Amino acid sequence: MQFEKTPGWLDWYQGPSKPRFKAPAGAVDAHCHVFGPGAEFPFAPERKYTPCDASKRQLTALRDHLGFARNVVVQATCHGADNSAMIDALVSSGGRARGVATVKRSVSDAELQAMHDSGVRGVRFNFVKRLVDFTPKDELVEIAERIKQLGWHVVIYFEAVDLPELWDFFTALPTTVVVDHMGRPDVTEPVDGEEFELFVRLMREHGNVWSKVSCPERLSVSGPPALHGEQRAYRDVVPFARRIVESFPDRVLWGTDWPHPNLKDHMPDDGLLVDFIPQIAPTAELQRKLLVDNPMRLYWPEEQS
Ligand SMILES: O=C(O)/C=C(\CC(=O)C(=O)O)C(=O)O
Repeated sequence: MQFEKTPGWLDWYQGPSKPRFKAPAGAVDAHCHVFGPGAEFPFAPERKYTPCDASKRQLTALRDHLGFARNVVVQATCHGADNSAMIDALVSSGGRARGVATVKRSVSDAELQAMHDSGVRGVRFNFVKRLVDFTPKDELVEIAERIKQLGWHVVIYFEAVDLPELWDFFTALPTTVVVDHMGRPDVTEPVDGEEFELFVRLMREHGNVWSKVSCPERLSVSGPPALHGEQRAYRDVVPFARRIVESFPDRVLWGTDWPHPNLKDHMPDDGLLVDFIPQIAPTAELQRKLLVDNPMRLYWPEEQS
């Protein structure tokens, strides 16, 4: 099938630089996606955007180029609840990729078990209105209870302004809960302002809540962008991510978010995104927890001694 990209779509950055920051051995890119290829894995009819292709082979090449060892592939909304492209990436990875799926209430136990056998370890609940139609909460609760039996976790994606309304639902989830991109704070607000304090409180009061300190390129207002060799990119995001890393060093994850769906302004050089890491995790110990210990505990617990 032939697909036409959403008008204004930015393709992922070709020829990323080699990062100056050397990731610790065994580092995990814990948030990335595959798109299609559309001819092999068609995009879902209910999608809100049509991306360029971004294949498992291209993802693996990026992983190696950046000096990472493993990936966590998160189901992108352009594939709806058809997880085939993501699962294909896991199955071909030789055990070096795990996944986060999108499922509906109609998923059977046998299908969940097959996903588990392929390397899926979580489901994603998306509350970003421009990306998905509303799924009733009772359906999500039912899914959470079922995937809990498999030892999976729930990944949640939402905008900071919606946290007060979603608080009761999130704090009642029975599994580990991983928040995408720090709950998308408005970084023009103070880092100790009311909005971000609520997010910090969510993590402080709920030991099962983790956060990805990813996507500065999505959150930044002032930049400068990770382009043209910039070593201090997205400075306005640094205090937010660094606060979370330093306050909750054992519950943070990092990911490239390649191939960066729906960016409107610029497409970052992924090598320079890796160079962003020491700004938010300034010590070797914090870097090891963020990039190795934490993702390994969540996604490859059987390899923990
Ligand atoms: O890649 C991300 O994490 C963020 C996305 C896209 C997304 O979540 C999806 O399509 O599933 C966004 O803000 O548009």
